Amino acid sequence: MTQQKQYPHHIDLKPVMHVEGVVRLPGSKSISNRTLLLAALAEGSTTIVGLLASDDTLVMLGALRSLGLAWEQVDEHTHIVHGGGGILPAHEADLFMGNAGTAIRPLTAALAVIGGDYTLHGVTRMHERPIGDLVDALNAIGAQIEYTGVEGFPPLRIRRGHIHAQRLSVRGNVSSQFLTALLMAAPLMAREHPVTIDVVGELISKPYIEITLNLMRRFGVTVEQDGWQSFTVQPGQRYASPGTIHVEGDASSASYFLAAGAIGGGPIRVEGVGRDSIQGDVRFAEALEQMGATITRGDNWIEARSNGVLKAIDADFNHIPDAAMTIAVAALYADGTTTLRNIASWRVKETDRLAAMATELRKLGAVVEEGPDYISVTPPAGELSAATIDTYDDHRMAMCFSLASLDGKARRGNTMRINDPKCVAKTFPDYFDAFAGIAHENLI
Ligand SMILES: O=C(O)C1=C[C@@H](OP(=O)(O)O)[C@@H](O)[C@H](O)C1
Ligand SMILES: C=C(OP(=O)(O)O)C(=O)O
Repeated sequence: MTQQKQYPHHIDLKPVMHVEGVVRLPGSKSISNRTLLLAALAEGSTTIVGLLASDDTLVMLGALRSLGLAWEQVDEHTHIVHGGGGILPAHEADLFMGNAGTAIRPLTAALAVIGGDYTLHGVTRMHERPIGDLVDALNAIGAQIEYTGVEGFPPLRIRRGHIHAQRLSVRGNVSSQFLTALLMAAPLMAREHPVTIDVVGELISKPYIEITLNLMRRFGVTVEQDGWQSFTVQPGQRYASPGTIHVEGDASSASYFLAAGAIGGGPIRVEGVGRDSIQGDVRFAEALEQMGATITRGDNWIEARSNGVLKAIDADFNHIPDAAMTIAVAALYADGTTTLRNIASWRVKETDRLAAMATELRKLGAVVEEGPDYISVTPPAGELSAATIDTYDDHRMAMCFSLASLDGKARRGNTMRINDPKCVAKTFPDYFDAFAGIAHENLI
């Protein structure tokens, strides 16, 4: 959907013997879309510096405009959002959400609580991604949300309800974005009484909740937290513009380059995230350390370099489900079987990522065991096989499989093909240019 970049139907990557360089990361998707919505709900105007320019943020920007909330881009790096103070000027709107979970889930909660007549829909895959836990939680407190397609999934029709919320509950084991959505909408409900959100069952992807709470705080709303079980917003708190917000670089996007450094020599430095990041995915670097890579960190950068063959690991990746995909491909360069556990959420993301990952790693000659919530990857004894990798309209499939062109495993002469590389537009439209910049002349 992003118009900036024309990609061919496939990209061929020659084996790369060495990687080295510095990559300036695009803005964080998670921070960008949260900041846009909070700025739109706040009183006052917010200047956002370093917003991600990609399909996922375009759908949020488009939705805000359709809702009558004004914003403008003042230069390449700077947007100004004029907040509506909790009011939506457009009482009716039809909103295209692409495949952006960070847009549809938080918007569903905000629109249902504020009220109006809205439809939300997306690409085919969006209509297969669950939203029932969020809709149930909202309808239980008086929202009026209907499914216009299959029950439990978008598209949705939202009508004005009568919200009476003091305590609500939401399941946490399918997506943390449902809790994020309710948290961001909670100050709009907590006009006279405190509002408490209880999490039912295990909460997955916890660090994303920390991003939510951090950004809500910057917009003037504090949430009282009782572990990961319940969250309370006291009445009378309203979102107020903090003036200017700087968006960090995307820590999930950093994972491809850090892994490249760990596999292909390095050093590779990513700029835009570091020790001070609020994104849980910076902990991806710890997994690379466990695999034997050398990682150095500054306030706003991280650097990775290889120490020879990576060590296989067996670890829980529930806290970093997106960056974990990069470990599954890095496992091709490890000295044994690497197992990634507690990643059932992979099945309901851009594609069924457990199935897609297993299928494509096998094409390269790996032995893969795929379970309901885990994947084990044993690299082939010799070289990786030449392969054409399918990407399933999943940006992360395209980005992490570019690493299979690195020649850390004495692979010789096998070009690998990545089909439909344009899917990277979801979060990183210039990904293959950035990759070519560290891999030098590998694109043919
Ligand atoms: O809140 C967020 O910004 C996100 C939460 C995670 O989703 P789940 O909570 O569904 O695992 C993650 O996979 C997604 O890319 C972004
Ligand atoms: C799961 C992802 O996206 P979404 O925000 O649409 O859930 C992702 O970016 O890997």
